[in-house]
Amino acid sequence: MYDINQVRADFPILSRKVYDKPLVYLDNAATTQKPLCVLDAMRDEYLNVNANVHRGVHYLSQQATDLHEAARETVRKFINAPKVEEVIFTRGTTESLNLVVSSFSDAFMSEGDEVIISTMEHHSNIVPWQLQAAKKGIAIRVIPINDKGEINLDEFAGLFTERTKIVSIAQVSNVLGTVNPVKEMIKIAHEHGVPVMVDGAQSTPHFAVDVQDMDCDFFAFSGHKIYGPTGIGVLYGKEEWLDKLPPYQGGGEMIESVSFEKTTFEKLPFKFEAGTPDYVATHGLAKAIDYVSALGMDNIAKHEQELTRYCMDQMRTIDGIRLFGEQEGKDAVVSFLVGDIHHMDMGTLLDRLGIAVRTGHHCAQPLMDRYGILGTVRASFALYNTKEEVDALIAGVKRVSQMF
Ligand SMILES: Cc1ncc(COP(=O)(O)O)c(CN[C@@H]2CONC2=O)c1O
Repeated sequence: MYDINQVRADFPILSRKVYDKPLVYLDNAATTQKPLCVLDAMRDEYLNVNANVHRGVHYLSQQATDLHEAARETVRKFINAPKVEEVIFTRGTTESLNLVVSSFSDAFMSEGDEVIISTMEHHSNIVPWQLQAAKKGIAIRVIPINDKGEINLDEFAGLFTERTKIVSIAQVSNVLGTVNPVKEMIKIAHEHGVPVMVDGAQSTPHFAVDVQDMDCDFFAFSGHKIYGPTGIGVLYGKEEWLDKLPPYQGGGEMIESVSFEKTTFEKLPFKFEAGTPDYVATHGLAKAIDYVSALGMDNIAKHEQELTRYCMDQMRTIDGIRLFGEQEGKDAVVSFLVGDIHHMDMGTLLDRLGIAVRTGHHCAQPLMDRYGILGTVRASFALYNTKEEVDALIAGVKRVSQMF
């Protein structure tokens, strides 16, 4: 286990006050805070190495390119991808998902073809499919979930038809904390000859991800959710699939040669990386990955699981509590309501106590519909949160509840 006090010292923002009260930051599913090593590395690159990457012949460009491509290798190793060419930098999970939805449906889907997603998906894994449905007439089939927020594998298997072309599924729900059995789901899909895209936005920060063990065909995550900078994300794709997909965006970097008669495209990963990449953010992401890897993903997972379990147990002592997502062993997210207190009221009053949570539909409105609610209050944990912060949350919720 790691020294929580030493870890918290790596994140100066955690010692600031809000409304003259100690900040209790529990909105990590939205974005995590950044350790000094990430911020220092990015500042140092702008100060001492800054140059555009890949085609410069001068020293700085080569140095910046070396950092950028070293970051790609760091990501490859972190998710255990077979080849560095299968690691594509994007702006985040949303762009990664949109890239596959757009290019895959262009190449392999026509009217009446089907995609399977789940009720618990984030809008970034719903709306892109709806845009394709409107454009190409594809059909979206939805895996139901039970009251505890879990997928039934038999119900999932029953959704496949001869028109099913792809499955796209969150590994972890950003509202429920449910950890989906993606490895088993992928096995079922592959028995139908159907590829699977996994939305790893809420799994990558919390436990070790192995894309080869999972055998997913595509995997997406965001840098800002794993203690890295905003504006950078990753799409992993099996080379066999990425080679078959048309480019997502056109421009510089992604071409081999351009003429008005004919244009040819770069090899992987550059075919999918149009324009100047955020080469400083990729460096920052690599430093964030180095940071969590040094702490140990298993240690982080154990710490967050203990916090989540403790929080759920304490929440159950609150009169009128309604918890959303009660899977045994769920991950790092606690969504709740208390009686008929509006989620915005609860969140606003907790904020005045220094406690930062998120309220609303969390970009998962179909999931809210499934539970017959408009929104929840969501606390989400990270490697630097403490049991004392959970106690502050529980005391805050009880104090606010007594105001109504
Ligand atoms: C499961 C899941 N998928 C995709 C995304 C999109 O990620 P980017 O915004 O980085 O592209 C999010 C963001 N999570 C939202 C963001 O704020 N609060 C949340 O729960 C998410 O939780």
